[in-house]
Amino acid sequence: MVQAEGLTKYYGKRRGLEDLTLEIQPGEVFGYLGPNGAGKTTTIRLLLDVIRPTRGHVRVLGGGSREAAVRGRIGYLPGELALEGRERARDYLEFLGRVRGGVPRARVDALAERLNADLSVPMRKLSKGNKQKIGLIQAFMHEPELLILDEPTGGLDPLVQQEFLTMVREVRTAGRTVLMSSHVLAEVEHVSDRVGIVREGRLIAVENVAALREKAVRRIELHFDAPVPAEEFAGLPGVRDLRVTGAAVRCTIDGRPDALIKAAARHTVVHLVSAEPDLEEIFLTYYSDEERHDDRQESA
Ligand SMILES: Nc1ncnc2c1ncn2[C@@H]1O[C@H](COP(=O)(O)OP(=O)(O)OP(=O)(O)O)[C@@H](O)[C@H]1O
Repeated sequence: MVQAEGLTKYYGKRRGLEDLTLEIQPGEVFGYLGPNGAGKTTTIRLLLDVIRPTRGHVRVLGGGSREAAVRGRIGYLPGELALEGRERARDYLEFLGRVRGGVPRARVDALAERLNADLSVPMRKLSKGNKQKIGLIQAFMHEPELLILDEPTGGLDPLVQQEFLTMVREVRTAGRTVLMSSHVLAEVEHVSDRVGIVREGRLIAVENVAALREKAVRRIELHFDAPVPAEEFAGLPGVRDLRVTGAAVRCTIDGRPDALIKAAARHTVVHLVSAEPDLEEIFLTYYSDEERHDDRQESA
Protein backbone atom coordinates (compact mmCIF):
# COMPACT_ATOMS: atom_id res chain seq x y z
CA MET A 1 0.00 0.00 0.00
CA VAL A 2 2.90 2.31 0.83
CA GLN A 3 6.51 1.82 -0.22
CA ALA A 4 9.10 4.42 0.72
CA GLU A 5 12.75 4.03 -0.04
CA GLY A 6 15.47 6.36 1.17
CA LEU A 7 12.87 9.09 1.41
CA THR A 8 14.57 12.34 2.42
CA LYS A 9 13.35 15.91 2.67
CA TYR A 10 15.35 19.01 3.47
CA TYR A 11 13.71 22.41 3.75
CA GLY A 12 16.76 24.39 2.66
CA LYS A 13 19.32 23.31 5.25
CA ARG A 14 16.68 22.23 7.70
CA ARG A 15 16.14 18.51 8.00
CA GLY A 16 12.56 17.38 7.69
CA LEU A 17 13.06 13.66 7.10
CA GLU A 18 16.15 11.53 6.57
CA ASP A 19 16.37 8.27 4.65
CA LEU A 20 12.99 6.73 5.44
CA THR A 21 12.52 3.18 4.19
CA LEU A 22 9.16 1.67 5.07
CA GLU A 23 6.52 -0.68 3.68
CA ILE A 24 2.93 -0.82 4.82
CA GLN A 25 0.94 -3.92 3.97
CA PRO A 26 -2.72 -4.15 2.95
CA GLY A 27 -5.10 -4.50 5.89
CA GLU A 28 -2.59 -3.09 8.35
CA VAL A 29 -3.06 -0.26 10.85
CA PHE A 30 0.26 1.50 11.21
CA GLY A 31 0.81 3.98 14.05
CA TYR A 32 3.41 6.61 13.22
CA LEU A 33 4.72 8.08 16.44
CA GLY A 34 7.07 10.83 17.41
CA PRO A 35 7.42 14.08 19.33
CA ASN A 36 6.83 17.57 17.88
CA GLY A 37 9.00 18.33 14.91
CA ALA A 38 10.09 14.69 14.45
CA GLY A 39 9.04 14.54 10.81
CA LYS A 40 5.59 12.93 10.86
CA THR A 41 3.80 15.60 8.84
CA THR A 42 6.73 15.81 6.43
CA THR A 43 6.45 12.05 5.83
CA ILE A 44 2.71 12.23 5.26
CA ARG A 45 3.03 15.17 2.84
CA LEU A 46 5.69 13.27 0.92
CA LEU A 47 3.45 10.20 0.69
CA LEU A 48 0.65 12.35 -0.67
CA ASP A 49 2.95 14.14 -3.08
CA VAL A 50 2.02 17.51 -1.55
CA ILE A 51 5.76 18.16 -1.27
CA ARG A 52 8.60 16.65 -3.28
CA PRO A 53 11.46 14.64 -1.78
CA THR A 54 15.04 15.90 -1.81
CA ARG A 55 16.07 12.26 -2.37
CA GLY A 56 14.43 8.87 -2.44
CA HIS A 57 11.23 7.37 -3.81
CA VAL A 58 7.72 6.71 -2.70
CA ARG A 59 4.90 4.67 -4.16
CA VAL A 60 1.38 4.64 -2.82
CA LEU A 61 -1.11 2.03 -4.06
CA GLY A 62 1.43 1.13 -6.71
CA GLY A 63 1.65 4.63 -8.16
CA GLY A 64 2.06 8.30 -7.39
CA SER A 65 -0.60 9.80 -5.17
CA ARG A 66 -1.10 12.76 -7.47
CA GLU A 67 -2.47 10.44 -10.17
CA ALA A 68 -6.26 10.90 -10.11
CA ALA A 69 -6.88 7.14 -10.11
CA VAL A 70 -4.70 6.70 -7.02
CA ARG A 71 -5.83 9.86 -5.22
CA GLY A 72 -9.47 8.75 -5.27
CA ARG A 73 -8.55 5.57 -3.39
CA ILE A 74 -6.93 7.50 -0.55
CA GLY A 75 -8.64 9.24 2.37
CA TYR A 76 -6.52 12.01 3.85
CA LEU A 77 -6.87 14.00 7.03
CA PRO A 78 -4.31 16.82 7.08
CA GLY A 79 -2.75 17.92 10.36
CA GLU A 80 -3.88 21.50 9.93
CA LEU A 81 -7.33 21.66 8.48
CA ALA A 82 -8.29 24.93 6.86
CA LEU A 83 -12.09 24.94 6.95
CA GLU A 84 -12.89 28.63 6.95
CA GLY A 85 -15.68 28.93 4.39
CA ARG A 86 -19.14 30.41 4.88
CA GLU A 87 -20.73 27.27 3.48
CA ARG A 88 -22.28 24.71 5.78
CA ALA A 89 -20.29 21.58 6.53
CA ARG A 90 -22.96 19.51 4.76
CA ASP A 91 -22.57 21.48 1.50
CA TYR A 92 -18.81 21.12 1.67
CA LEU A 93 -19.06 17.35 2.19
CA GLU A 94 -21.60 17.03 -0.63
CA PHE A 95 -19.25 18.91 -2.94
CA LEU A 96 -16.33 16.63 -2.02
CA GLY A 97 -18.57 13.59 -2.42
CA ARG A 98 -19.44 14.63 -5.98
CA VAL A 99 -15.78 15.23 -6.81
CA ARG A 100 -15.06 11.71 -5.61
CA GLY A 101 -17.67 10.17 -7.86
CA GLY A 102 -20.67 10.27 -5.51
CA VAL A 103 -21.01 9.41 -1.83
CA PRO A 104 -24.44 8.38 -0.50
CA ARG A 105 -25.91 11.03 1.80
CA ALA A 106 -26.91 8.30 4.27
CA ARG A 107 -23.25 7.36 4.71
CA VAL A 108 -22.29 10.95 5.49
CA ASP A 109 -25.20 11.21 7.95
CA ALA A 110 -24.22 7.95 9.64
CA LEU A 111 -20.63 9.16 10.13
CA ALA A 112 -21.85 12.54 11.41
CA GLU A 113 -24.10 10.81 13.91
CA ARG A 114 -21.35 8.51 15.15
CA LEU A 115 -18.95 11.41 15.66
CA ASN A 116 -21.69 13.69 16.96
CA ALA A 117 -20.92 16.31 14.29
CA ASP A 118 -23.33 19.11 13.40
CA LEU A 119 -23.37 19.55 9.61
CA SER A 120 -25.70 22.55 9.56
CA VAL A 121 -23.15 25.06 10.90
CA PRO A 122 -21.06 27.30 8.58
CA MET A 123 -17.56 25.90 8.67
CA ARG A 124 -15.79 29.02 9.90
CA LYS A 125 -18.00 28.89 13.02
CA LEU A 126 -17.03 25.34 13.95
CA SER A 127 -14.84 24.72 17.00
CA LYS A 128 -11.45 23.00 16.55
CA GLY A 129 -12.81 19.61 17.59
CA ASN A 130 -15.83 19.95 15.30
CA LYS A 131 -13.62 20.86 12.35
CA GLN A 132 -11.62 17.74 13.10
CA LYS A 133 -14.84 15.70 12.90
CA ILE A 134 -15.65 17.16 9.46
CA GLY A 135 -12.08 16.30 8.44
CA LEU A 136 -12.59 12.71 9.57
CA ILE A 137 -15.94 12.40 7.78
CA GLN A 138 -14.41 13.55 4.48
CA ALA A 139 -11.49 11.13 4.93
CA PHE A 140 -13.72 8.11 5.65
CA MET A 141 -16.83 8.81 3.58
CA HIS A 142 -15.76 7.40 0.20
CA GLU A 143 -14.52 4.19 1.90
CA PRO A 144 -10.95 4.56 0.62
CA GLU A 145 -8.55 1.64 0.45
CA LEU A 146 -5.89 3.65 2.26
CA LEU A 147 -6.48 6.18 5.03
CA ILE A 148 -3.65 8.57 5.86
CA LEU A 149 -4.51 10.49 9.02
CA ASP A 150 -2.26 13.16 10.51
CA GLU A 151 -2.95 13.48 14.25
CA PRO A 152 -6.55 12.31 13.91
CA THR A 153 -7.40 12.38 17.61
CA GLY A 154 -6.25 15.97 18.23
CA GLY A 155 -9.06 18.04 19.72
CA LEU A 156 -11.54 15.16 20.03
CA ASP A 157 -13.16 14.49 23.39
CA PRO A 158 -12.64 11.00 24.87
CA LEU A 159 -15.99 9.55 23.76
CA VAL A 160 -15.52 10.68 20.17
CA GLN A 161 -11.94 9.39 20.28
CA GLN A 162 -13.27 5.96 21.20
CA GLU A 163 -15.78 6.07 18.35
CA PHE A 164 -13.03 7.08 15.95
CA LEU A 165 -10.91 4.11 17.08
CA THR A 166 -13.90 1.83 16.49
CA MET A 167 -14.13 3.22 12.96
CA VAL A 168 -10.45 2.44 12.43
CA ARG A 169 -11.00 -1.15 13.62
CA GLU A 170 -13.89 -1.53 11.16
CA VAL A 171 -11.70 -0.27 8.33
CA ARG A 172 -9.11 -2.91 9.20
CA THR A 173 -11.75 -5.65 9.44
CA ALA A 174 -12.84 -4.68 5.93
CA GLY A 175 -9.24 -5.32 4.78
CA ARG A 176 -8.45 -1.66 4.21
CA THR A 177 -5.30 0.07 5.41
CA VAL A 178 -4.60 2.94 7.83
CA LEU A 179 -1.53 5.04 8.53
CA MET A 180 -2.06 7.41 11.44
CA SER A 181 0.33 9.70 13.24
CA SER A 182 0.31 10.63 16.90
CA HIS A 183 2.49 12.00 19.68
CA VAL A 184 1.38 9.34 22.11
CA LEU A 185 1.44 5.60 21.93
CA ALA A 186 -1.59 5.29 24.23
CA GLU A 187 -3.78 6.84 21.52
CA VAL A 188 -2.89 4.28 18.88
CA GLU A 189 -1.65 1.13 20.64
CA HIS A 190 -5.08 -0.50 20.90
CA VAL A 191 -5.76 -0.31 17.17
CA SER A 192 -2.31 -0.48 15.59
CA ASP A 193 -0.71 -3.68 14.30
CA ARG A 194 2.69 -2.03 14.08
CA VAL A 195 4.10 1.22 15.31
CA GLY A 196 6.98 3.17 13.83
CA ILE A 197 8.86 5.63 15.97
CA VAL A 198 10.36 8.68 14.35
CA ARG A 199 12.73 11.04 16.06
CA GLU A 200 14.69 13.98 14.66
CA GLY A 201 13.79 13.02 11.11
CA ARG A 202 14.78 9.36 11.42
CA LEU A 203 12.70 6.24 11.77
CA ILE A 204 14.40 4.67 14.79
CA ALA A 205 12.20 1.62 15.36
CA VAL A 206 9.34 -0.33 13.84
CA GLU A 207 7.66 -2.73 16.24
CA ASN A 208 4.83 -5.16 16.17
CA VAL A 209 2.43 -4.05 18.90
CA ALA A 210 1.62 -7.60 20.02
CA ALA A 211 5.36 -8.33 20.39
CA LEU A 212 5.85 -5.06 22.25
CA ARG A 213 3.08 -6.02 24.63
CA GLU A 214 4.69 -9.42 25.26
CA LYS A 215 7.98 -7.73 26.01
CA ALA A 216 6.40 -5.29 28.41
CA VAL A 217 6.91 -5.62 32.13
CA ARG A 218 3.67 -5.95 34.08
CA ARG A 219 2.94 -5.96 37.77
CA ILE A 220 0.91 -8.84 39.15
CA GLU A 221 -0.67 -9.41 42.54
CA LEU A 222 -2.20 -12.74 43.60
CA HIS A 223 -4.17 -13.32 46.78
CA PHE A 224 -4.85 -16.85 48.05
CA ASP A 225 -7.22 -18.26 50.65
CA ALA A 226 -4.23 -19.41 52.78
CA PRO A 227 -0.47 -18.63 53.04
CA VAL A 228 1.63 -20.04 50.19
CA PRO A 229 5.28 -21.22 50.25
CA ALA A 230 7.58 -18.60 48.69
CA GLU A 231 9.86 -21.24 47.14
CA GLU A 232 7.10 -22.36 44.79
CA PHE A 233 7.21 -18.93 43.14
CA ALA A 234 10.92 -18.15 43.31
CA GLY A 235 12.90 -18.70 40.12
CA LEU A 236 9.88 -19.08 37.82
CA PRO A 237 10.64 -17.98 34.25
CA GLY A 238 9.90 -14.29 33.81
CA VAL A 239 9.12 -13.64 37.50
CA ARG A 240 11.02 -10.73 39.05
CA ASP A 241 10.90 -8.62 42.23
CA LEU A 242 9.04 -11.41 43.99
CA ARG A 243 7.51 -10.64 47.41
CA VAL A 244 5.53 -13.33 49.21
CA THR A 245 3.76 -12.11 52.35
CA GLY A 246 1.44 -14.70 53.89
CA ALA A 247 -1.37 -15.32 51.43
CA ALA A 248 -0.27 -12.64 48.93
CA VAL A 249 2.25 -12.86 46.08
CA ARG A 250 3.44 -9.70 44.38
CA CYS A 251 5.89 -9.60 41.48
CA THR A 252 6.63 -8.18 38.07
CA ILE A 253 6.43 -10.33 34.98
CA ASP A 254 8.77 -10.01 32.08
CA GLY A 255 7.02 -11.45 29.04
CA ARG A 256 4.44 -14.20 29.41
CA PRO A 257 2.76 -14.82 32.79
CA ASP A 258 2.25 -18.51 31.99
CA ALA A 259 4.65 -20.07 34.56
CA LEU A 260 3.30 -17.88 37.36
CA ILE A 261 -0.32 -18.70 36.55
CA LYS A 262 0.44 -22.45 36.52
CA ALA A 263 2.21 -22.20 39.90
CA ALA A 264 -0.68 -20.18 41.34
CA ALA A 265 -3.21 -22.72 40.06
CA ARG A 266 -2.00 -25.24 42.67
CA HIS A 267 -3.66 -23.05 45.32
CA THR A 268 -7.01 -21.33 45.66
CA VAL A 269 -6.78 -17.87 44.13
CA VAL A 270 -9.27 -15.41 45.61
CA HIS A 271 -8.14 -12.23 43.93
CA LEU A 272 -5.90 -11.29 41.00
CA VAL A 273 -4.66 -7.85 39.96
CA SER A 274 -2.73 -7.41 36.74
CA ALA A 275 -1.74 -3.93 35.65
CA GLU A 276 -1.88 -3.21 31.90
CA PRO A 277 1.66 -3.36 30.53
CA ASP A 278 2.98 0.12 30.29
CA LEU A 279 3.99 0.31 26.65
CA GLU A 280 4.71 4.00 27.03
CA GLU A 281 7.60 2.98 29.31
CA ILE A 282 9.12 0.72 26.65
CA PHE A 283 8.48 3.30 24.04
CA LEU A 284 10.35 5.96 26.01
CA THR A 285 13.36 3.68 26.39
CA TYR A 286 13.78 3.93 22.61
CA TYR A 287 14.30 7.63 22.96
CA SER A 288 16.74 7.34 25.86
CA ASP A 289 18.65 4.49 24.13
CA GLU A 290 19.00 6.67 21.06
CA GLU A 291 20.22 9.55 23.20
CA ARG A 292 22.85 7.32 24.80
CA HIS A 293 23.80 6.11 21.33
CA ASP A 294 24.13 9.72 20.14
CA ASP A 295 26.23 10.60 23.21
CA ARG A 296 28.57 7.69 22.50
CA GLN A 297 28.96 8.82 18.92
CA GLU A 298 29.67 12.38 19.96
CA SER A 299 32.30 11.39 22.52
CA ALA A 300 33.95 8.94 20.06
N1 LIG B 1 7.69 24.25 5.44
C1 LIG B 1 8.76 24.07 6.22
N2 LIG B 1 9.83 24.85 6.14
C2 LIG B 1 10.92 24.68 6.92
N3 LIG B 1 11.03 23.70 7.84
C3 LIG B 1 9.98 22.88 7.98
C4 LIG B 1 8.78 23.01 7.19
N4 LIG B 1 7.92 22.04 7.57
C5 LIG B 1 8.54 21.34 8.54
N5 LIG B 1 9.78 21.84 8.79
C6 LIG B 1 10.74 21.30 9.76
O1 LIG B 1 10.90 19.90 9.54
C7 LIG B 1 10.98 19.19 10.77
C8 LIG B 1 9.88 18.13 10.84
O2 LIG B 1 8.61 18.77 10.93
P1 LIG B 1 7.24 18.00 10.84
O3 LIG B 1 6.16 19.05 10.74
O4 LIG B 1 7.31 16.99 9.80
O5 LIG B 1 7.19 17.30 12.29
P2 LIG B 1 6.00 16.54 13.01
O6 LIG B 1 6.57 15.28 13.51
O7 LIG B 1 4.81 16.47 12.14
O8 LIG B 1 5.74 17.52 14.24
P3 LIG B 1 4.37 17.92 14.99
O9 LIG B 1 4.04 16.77 15.86
O10 LIG B 1 4.78 19.12 15.78
O11 LIG B 1 3.34 18.22 13.94
C9 LIG B 1 10.90 20.25 11.86
O12 LIG B 1 12.20 20.57 12.25
C10 LIG B 1 10.26 21.43 11.18
O13 LIG B 1 10.66 22.63 11.76
